[in-house]
Amino acid sequence: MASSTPPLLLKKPVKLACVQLASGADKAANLQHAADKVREAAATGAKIVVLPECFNSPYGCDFFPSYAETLLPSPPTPEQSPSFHALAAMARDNNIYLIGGSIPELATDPTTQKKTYYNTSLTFSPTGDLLGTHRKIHLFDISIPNKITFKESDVLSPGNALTLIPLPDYGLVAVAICYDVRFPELATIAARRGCFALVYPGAFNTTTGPLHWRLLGQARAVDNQVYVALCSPARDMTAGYHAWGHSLVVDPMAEVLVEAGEGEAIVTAELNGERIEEARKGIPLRDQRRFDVYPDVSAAGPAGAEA
Ligand SMILES: NC(=O)CC(=O)C(=O)O
Repeated sequence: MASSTPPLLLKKPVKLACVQLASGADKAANLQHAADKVREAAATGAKIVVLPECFNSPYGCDFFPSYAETLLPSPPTPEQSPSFHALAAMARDNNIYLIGGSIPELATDPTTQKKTYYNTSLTFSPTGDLLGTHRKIHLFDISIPNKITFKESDVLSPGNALTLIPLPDYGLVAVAICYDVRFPELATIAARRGCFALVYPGAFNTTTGPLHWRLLGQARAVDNQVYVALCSPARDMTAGYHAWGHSLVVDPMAEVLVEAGEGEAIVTAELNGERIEEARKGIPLRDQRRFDVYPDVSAAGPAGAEA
């Protein structure tokens, strides 16, 4: 019987851009600035453009409620979510897939009027249609004495679903947010379900960033033999939270293809499905797993919801 070559996870090469954006307190100005920078990123030939976590607001628990927008039912009105409509227009106007960082989301229970807040990422197609939504699953609750204490769960609720988004021209991409990158199971499940890239809008800080940001990007890439993109806000030392910056793209062999500094920047990298196959052929982890010794975390379970 003739053997057929399986299709590449990434159907054709694509340039991906991370926009390391400087944002401030003025949401309208942040949206306009994001639109300008996304246009700049698209002008480089990038067809997948990524924005950072909380790109339309400062990052912090004090800010989530006042910047939150209503996203459901979808599509929201422009009054409910100016960011939704701004992102859709950025994708459409530039003919790109836009992984729109994240924004604080407000969900109001229609019966009880109880308000719930999420940290939510929206991905749009080149026609401006919403392709997928990810609510940050793992909330950023840490306390490192004399360095940093942060407790997103004081205000936010966690999402409950893994997010795999089909980009019709390219293949499946997994989207998760910042602290989600620290949980290898999530990445492993997404990779075993066939994504070509793990994309994390994020905002590490000057304590954890230097130690863990690049390391985690490389770890998720080498574990799963896929591309990884981490997209941060630019550092602003006048803000309450000092983002690490250093947006980067890692290839399936864990080589850092490109990395920004601290300031505003657009970094781009060419992704190629052949590189994923080469990495997997050279180091055939997929065929060497011992599911007779440990369970396949991707086989079943509640994490299976997809966009
Ligand atoms: N901001 C985050 O969600 C995560 C972070 O800064 C870290 O894990 O460190």
